[in-house]
Amino acid sequence: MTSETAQSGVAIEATGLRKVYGDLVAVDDVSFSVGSGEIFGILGPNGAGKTTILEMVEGLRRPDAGSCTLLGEASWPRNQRLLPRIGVQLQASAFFERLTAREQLRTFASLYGVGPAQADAWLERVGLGEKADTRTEKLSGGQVQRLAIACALVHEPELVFLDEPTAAIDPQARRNLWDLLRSLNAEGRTLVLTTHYLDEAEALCDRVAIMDRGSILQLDAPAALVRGLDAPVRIFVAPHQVTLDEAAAIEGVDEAVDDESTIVVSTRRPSEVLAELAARGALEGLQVRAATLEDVFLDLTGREYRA
Ligand SMILES: Nc1ncnc2c1ncn2[C@@H]1O[C@H](COP(=O)(O)OP(=O)(O)OP(=O)(O)O)[C@@H](O)[C@H]1O
Repeated sequence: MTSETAQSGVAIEATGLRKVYGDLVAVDDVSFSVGSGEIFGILGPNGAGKTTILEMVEGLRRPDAGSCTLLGEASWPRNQRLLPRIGVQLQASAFFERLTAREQLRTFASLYGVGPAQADAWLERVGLGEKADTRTEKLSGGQVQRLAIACALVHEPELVFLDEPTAAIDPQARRNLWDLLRSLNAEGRTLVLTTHYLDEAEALCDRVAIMDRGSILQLDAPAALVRGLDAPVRIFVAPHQVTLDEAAAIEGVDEAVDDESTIVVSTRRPSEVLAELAARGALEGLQVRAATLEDVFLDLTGREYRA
């Protein structure tokens, strides 16, 4: 990390970003800042404007209004001084054709003046050592994403942008990638990622901007967003464990409803209610569901979240 970044503590400062395509306002007056060392998520459904924001912030797309600084420097017009300090995950389509994973990464490394030994070390780091001689078109979705991440990291940037790094890969590969991203962050790198997965934002991001239709609706730590809802915990009691009237009468229950004989109890005092249900021997098959970012999105937009 440079002393300048460490001192300022601010990796990104985006102010009033706007992008219009014809009649469509793809990004509308978006402002946010990202602290050094954060994992910052931009979350929203398809078409919300996530990629457009990321490209303006990276200095790849010219904003119609607003501005952005990265590591204290303006990102537009394209700023050569920033290039060694930032990493941008490439889409698979940006790979060179017919190269093996090792050749691919060494080629990207050479563009930054990075030697083959460091490239090969990154291939190992992202878990692709055994695939070094495999051509990129033969890699699985998760392996392609790992290679794309290695290409973004091979020159050791302090600020890394990832556009939907876990899109279209299986759940186990996603979790492995989360571990990789966490380890990159643990070294002090700032990560900015877009995602349309609510659980990914919740599990990975220190703070998340929830977007819809070109605007940021809320921005905070995932747990703070959920807390801000003040939503009740819902307890699903299996059929025949208690009656609806019994459940409704338990101290601390806000509401009890019968949903096809499962009694759904809403409460803001879950430990007391659970203790009472335990005392009545009603725990078998019981499920507890706290609010999630999905509920936050529903609350903000009035619509169910559809990635
Ligand atoms: N070059 C372009 N010309 C016209 N419209 C565009 C262009 N790029 C993006 N758009 C539109 O702008 C809106 C925002 O697109 P953007 O790709 O930023 O969304 P996103 O949140 O990244 O979506 P996704 O998750 O599908 O990638 C969409 O309605 C999209 O169709």
